[in-house]
Amino acid sequence: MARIVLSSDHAAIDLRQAIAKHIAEKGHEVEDIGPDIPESTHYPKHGEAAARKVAAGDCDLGIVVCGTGQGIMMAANKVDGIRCGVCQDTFSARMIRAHNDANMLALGARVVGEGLALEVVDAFLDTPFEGGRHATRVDMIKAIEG
Ligand SMILES: O=C(CO)[C@H](O)[C@H](O)COP(=O)(O)O
Repeated sequence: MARIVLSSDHAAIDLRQAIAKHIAEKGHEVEDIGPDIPESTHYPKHGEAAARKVAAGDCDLGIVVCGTGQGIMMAANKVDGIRCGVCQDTFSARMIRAHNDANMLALGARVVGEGLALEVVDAFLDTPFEGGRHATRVDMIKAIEG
């Protein structure tokens, strides 16, 4: 079981909380860093906060949610050591783990419904990194970091 940090902006509080409940029921350790108040906020700070916990090793994986998933993914990927992808389908969610060794998943609460989002989360969490030739390529991504 993994330690998983969750964050979102105001557009995705309900979906984030549904994901938190779902993955806790699967037995994962959940650190939900909010926000819980539905007033307008700024996705970069929430993406960065979750990413820093993963990069520091405080959490194994992170799941971040905003309206589209795109902005919070961009913010998370600015933190060294983070490989975060937006997924709106289960195939992509499996592949970002299997081939890209992604350590964060981004979702768009205004794009996918809760049912699909939870299946995407399961696909992400249940898929291991394949290594091999993919490790060479992930190492090349890491080498781009400053
Ligand atoms: O998807 C997002 C970023 O990629 C945000 O959730 C979205 O931009 C927020 O918009 P608004 O302030 O109009 O609710």
